[in-house]
Amino acid sequence: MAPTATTTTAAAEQQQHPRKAVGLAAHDASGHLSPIRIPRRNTGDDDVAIKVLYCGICHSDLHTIKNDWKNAIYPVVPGHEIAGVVKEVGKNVAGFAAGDRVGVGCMVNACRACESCEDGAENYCARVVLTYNSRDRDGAVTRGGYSDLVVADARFVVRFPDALPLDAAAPLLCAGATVYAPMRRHGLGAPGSHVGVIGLGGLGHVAVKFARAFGAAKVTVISTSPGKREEALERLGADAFVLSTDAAEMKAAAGTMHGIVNTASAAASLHPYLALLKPHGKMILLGIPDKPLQVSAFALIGGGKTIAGSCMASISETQEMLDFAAEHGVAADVEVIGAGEVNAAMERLAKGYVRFYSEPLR
Ligand SMILES: NC(=O)C1=CN([C@@H]2O[C@H](COP(=O)(O)OP(=O)(O)OC[C@H]3O[C@@H](n4cnc5c(N)ncnc54)[C@H](OP(=O)(O)O)[C@@H]3O)[C@@H](O)[C@H]2O)C=CC1
Ligand SMILES: O=C/C=C/c1ccc(O)c(O)c1
Ligand SMILES: [Zn+2]
Ligand SMILES: [Zn+2]
Repeated sequence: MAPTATTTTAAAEQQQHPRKAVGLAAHDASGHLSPIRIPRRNTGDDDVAIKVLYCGICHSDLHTIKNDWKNAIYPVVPGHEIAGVVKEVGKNVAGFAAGDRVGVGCMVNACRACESCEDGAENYCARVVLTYNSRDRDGAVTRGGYSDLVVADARFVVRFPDALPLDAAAPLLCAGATVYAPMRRHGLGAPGSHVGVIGLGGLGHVAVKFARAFGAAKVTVISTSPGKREEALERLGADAFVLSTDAAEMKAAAGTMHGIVNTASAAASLHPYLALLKPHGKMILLGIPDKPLQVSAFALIGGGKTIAGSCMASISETQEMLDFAAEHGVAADVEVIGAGEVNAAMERLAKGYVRFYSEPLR
């Protein structure tokens, strides 16, 4: 049934969503998160009610609560890397049962009738409903996983293999799926290839892990943070680290990469990075800065290079990614924190600090 993007009053939402949950919400572009009561729907016939145990922090959460993209519907309850256990399922749900280890990623609904939905690519549905900050079929604003309970249609719930620990697997639901799907689709990280990863953050560090698991001949991290060099080479096992602010390092890497995964969360000229590609090389653009990117024709025509955007992943790609990650020992590097530390974590995320450092990296 196609979602209808009608608005709903708070009273109507309370009536439609009588179940009481609690969580964290931002009420304005300061992005400060504070406790909030969240109305959730009762478990419908096709729904799964999930006790949330972990939720990853994605930079999209920060972009949204700070209104970087000018689309925030406050109060915003972020979180679309949701991991937990099933509390109950609706009577039509066959694939899940109470106690199952499950997750919800970036989407909770789609029109289910368009070409994309019929192709199993709900992430490209023009009427996709995002896990938070979106309007669902009942007109209510979706509220994400910085909460103790979520209720989602079973079609948008995935299963964690037993081999994946829920805390380290939660970020895979967005970061992992978002890099895995286009890397597979475009052959980035394939055996014998040299792949570059721009940005050693949530998406970037998982892209390095997947590239190594795919059998890439060489994985190069391209970073603005000199403090991440050791992290990239020693802990993540990248083969090379290029400091993008170092002209000599960038020149030495020019024309050497078959593909680049661009996860930069802030606007940066693409030209120096495109120069790293071999002829016919491909840049997968994932980062969503708040400002448009510019590229000159010569930067692409010279060398027959491609820039391809990619948006989240389909549910089937997400489940495939989780199964692959379990088989190949891929999980996110995480620092588990309590709800009371999330605002501090957001401040560190905004500065590009990764989990292993308390002091500035730059
Ligand atoms: N397309 C999609 O479907 C999705 C998009 N996203 C987007 O991807 C981006 C990354 O998300 P996430 O990994 O969680 O964010 P993180 O903040 O964890 O990582 C982003 C990294 O980008 C690098 N970076 C920041 N500013 C610049 C700059 N000016 N130039 C070059 N590199 C820069 C930094 O790496 P370093 O210090 O190494 O330079 C930083 O660690 C966000 O914009 C997010 O909204 C996320 C999920 C899905
Ligand atoms: O972190 C993932 C977010 C992806 C995203 C995709 C589409 C869209 O409209 C967004 O606001 C975010
Ligand atoms: Zn995300
Ligand atoms: Zn659709």
